[in-house]
Amino acid sequence: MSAPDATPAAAPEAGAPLVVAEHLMKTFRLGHGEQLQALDDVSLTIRRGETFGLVGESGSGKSTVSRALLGLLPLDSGSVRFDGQEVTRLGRGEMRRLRRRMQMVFQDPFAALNRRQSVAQIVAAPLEAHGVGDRATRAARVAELLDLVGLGPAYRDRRPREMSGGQCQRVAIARALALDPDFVVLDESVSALDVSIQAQILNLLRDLQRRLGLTYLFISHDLAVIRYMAQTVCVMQHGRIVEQGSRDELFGDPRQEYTRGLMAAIPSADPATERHRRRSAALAEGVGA
Ligand SMILES: Nc1ncnc2c1ncn2[C@@H]1O[C@H](COP(=O)(O)OP(=O)(O)OP(=O)(O)O)[C@@H](O)[C@H]1O
Repeated sequence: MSAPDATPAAAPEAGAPLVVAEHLMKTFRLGHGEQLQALDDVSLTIRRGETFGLVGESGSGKSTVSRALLGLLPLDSGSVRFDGQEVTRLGRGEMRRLRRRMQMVFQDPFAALNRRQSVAQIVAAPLEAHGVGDRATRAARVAELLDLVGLGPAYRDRRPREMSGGQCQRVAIARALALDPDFVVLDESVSALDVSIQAQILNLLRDLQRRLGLTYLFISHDLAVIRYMAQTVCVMQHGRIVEQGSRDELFGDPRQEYTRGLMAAIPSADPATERHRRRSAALAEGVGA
């Protein structure tokens, strides 16, 4: 893979561990007595303030890892600690309190937003669900959040169908930030967007991380994007971690054949060469924007 032209995110000062997963095992039963080992001894540490990139081909277990870290998936065995708390043993009330601190942004912003609701209703929904503030406080918070993601007050009353994919993804990000989380899982969050819009959203995410001290788990099959965003990178294959390390180690000297294959595959996959070149140019253009 050729290096993106854009400047990768600077490594933040190594923070304390925020999410620590140890020896995660998960089997799905597929029927007819068949089983799928979706997670096979997965261990990782995500440090406060960093972007932890998770890459791997489709079906390698990336989303399963994220669901496990968020306490959304019963595991066969293993431990997940979030800020020192064992997630796998929390009761409903404790889990609910912890969930405020962990949020997700998905791939398809149209599918993730309720089409019948206005932007203000969508962004206020987590505040209402957790009983935060009164109507006026929530309205003020919504205004603040829209401003944070670069959408002015004019967007308050719009519906998802009246907005572009990039604008919808900004709304999804505002909603994810409503409860002031520490940890945000970005699962292919820019994959559905045009290349130039991807760059804008990636730069917004980097800016928000700096301003709010967020920690990201950034899942993508796109290594150019991972290289731009992540300081630590973890490569998965068939439910196992095959390689993990700092971005510079991993991109500078990938140890595993599989990782080298993933890197080689990006520029050569038609029409990825052109997309990749355009993305790199767009990222470069977007830096500092
Ligand atoms: N609820 C489930 N029941 C059965 N199998 C599942 C379930 N969830 C995931 N799997 C399987 O587990 C494996 C890992 O899936 P996962 O979604 O974590 O992969 P992924 O790396 O995120 O893939 P993609 O990039 O396509 O989203 C896949 O083979 C998938 O089909």
